[in-house]
Amino acid sequence: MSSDVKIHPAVDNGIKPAAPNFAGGRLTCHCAQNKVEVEIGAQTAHNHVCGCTRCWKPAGALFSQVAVVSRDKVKVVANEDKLYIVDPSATIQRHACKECGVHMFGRIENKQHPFYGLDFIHTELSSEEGWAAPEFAAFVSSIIEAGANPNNMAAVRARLKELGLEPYDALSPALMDAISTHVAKAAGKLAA
Ligand SMILES: N[C@@H](CCC(=O)N[C@@H](CS)C(=O)NCC(=O)O)C(=O)O
Ligand SMILES: [Zn+2]
Ligand SMILES: [Zn+2]
Repeated sequence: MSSDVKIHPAVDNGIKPAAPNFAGGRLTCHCAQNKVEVEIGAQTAHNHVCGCTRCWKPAGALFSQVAVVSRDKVKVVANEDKLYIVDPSATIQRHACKECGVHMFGRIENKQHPFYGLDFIHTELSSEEGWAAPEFAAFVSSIIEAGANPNNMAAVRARLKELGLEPYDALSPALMDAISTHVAKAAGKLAA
């Protein structure tokens, strides 16, 4: 099951299943001391691997692993003063540790955005097991923008499929449809 193509440590040796009734856990940054800690009070949804250049990736990984959870279930419980917003002009404001660089959560402040109310988190920052498993691969072509070899893309997509992570170059069709439905309703093209 292992392969030369390293996608992300959470999937490279087989994907762990979610635990029934799993209700969250604590994310910690990579600092040796004074770690930023974020308490997540629910299971996540839409977990996936993302190849874009903006999502935080562990060292050596081609992809990030990222899931969403309601923003009211995300609470910084230690060393909040070490957090800064990586790019305040981005749709997703990624709150990262100034010292180790790990992104602790991403938040959308635009209330009109289809995903407003959901925060983006990397559940491998938690030692608990039972988080929702990744379901698909998003922004696959974008790994080239971070320096991946364009000639290796067939092998990367084959490995993703072998892991059961269908590769897409944007989000999954279900999420792309949800975004367009939201936009169509806002524009009056569909009944709200
Ligand atoms: N090709 C671009 C894609 C960036 C992108 O659109 N990322 C998606 C998936 S995370 C997104 O929704 N970004 C919004 C944001 O970063 O604020 C890159 O790799 O930088
Ligand atoms: Zn840190
Ligand atoms: Zn991304």
